[in-house]
Amino acid sequence: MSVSAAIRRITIPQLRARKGQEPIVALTAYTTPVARLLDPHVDVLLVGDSVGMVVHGLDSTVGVTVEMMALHTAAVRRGSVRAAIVTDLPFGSYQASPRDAFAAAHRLMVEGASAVKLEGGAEMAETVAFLTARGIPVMGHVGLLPQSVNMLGGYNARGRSPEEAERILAAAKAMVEAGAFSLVIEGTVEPLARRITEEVAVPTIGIGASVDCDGQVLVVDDLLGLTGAGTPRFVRRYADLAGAITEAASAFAADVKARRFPGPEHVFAEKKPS
Ligand SMILES: Nc1nc(=O)c2c([nH]1)NC[C@@H]1CN(c3ccc(C(=O)N[C@@H](CCC(=O)O)C(=O)O)cc3)CN21
Ligand SMILES: CC(C)C(=O)C(=O)O
Ligand SMILES: [Mg+2]
Repeated sequence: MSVSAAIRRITIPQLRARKGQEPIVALTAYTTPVARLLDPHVDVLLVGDSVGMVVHGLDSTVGVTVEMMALHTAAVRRGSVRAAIVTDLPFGSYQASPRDAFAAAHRLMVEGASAVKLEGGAEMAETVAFLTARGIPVMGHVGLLPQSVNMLGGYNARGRSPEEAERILAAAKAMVEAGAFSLVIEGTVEPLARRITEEVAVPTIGIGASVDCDGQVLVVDDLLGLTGAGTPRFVRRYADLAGAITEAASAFAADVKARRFPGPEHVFAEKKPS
């Protein structure tokens, strides 16, 4: 028996075994302090390429680089002891070849990722098989694929036509067949997400998908009320940090202008009393 009761990080096989069990709780995280706060409450910290939009002010995730994902993965790793860390492979790092995908994924694993996530369907199956055969666990991402926004023209829900629903189901099955340990289902009509969840042997994690998925994920800034207009409809807001920040900044500004800050307790006397 081990001497210490050290907290062990959740493993990929443990996540895989959650199919049909207690729902998997996942949130995105991009920084050490937020990862530290979320870690006790979640099974997965997802270092999402949404970081480009949420933190760096990009219009889409298309401009996110491996370098950015590496820095945020390292930051999240430093703030967490328990959750599995899954990092998005960014656009351009995996589509051209399995070898590109391996190099990018390896870099992210070196920085502390437990697994990588990639968007796509049957066309990515070869890459998923290449990575998983070589020691890199892969989470698939099907449905609404934000990295393909330039092909799709927007972020509207997918799987409305029977043809598109069949294509997305086939994408999910191809990823799992190729070795994906879990699937994110994003922005699909609800019955499709339920059907995928029923028909694949690995846990599905929904975002704008279905309550019947094997877990749920949200972008943490959305849940905290930090993203304003344009926040997706599938978000439930659990806090109003935008309001809290606005109040704090305006109170600080008023105190500075009125010379109420700093107070006597915030400044250094010339000599300490003896
Ligand atoms: N803050 C944030 N939250 C996310 O969930 C998220 C990102 N950013 N960035 C990366 C992707 C992009 N995603 C998005 C972005 C926008 C919508 C959205 O606005 N959907 C509209 C419908 C849009 C339409 O019909 O064209 C909605 O009402 O939900 C959905 C998913 C999900 N991901
Ligand atoms: C929303 C999740 C699934 C994601 O891919 C991201 O945050 O980039
Ligand atoms: Mg993503």
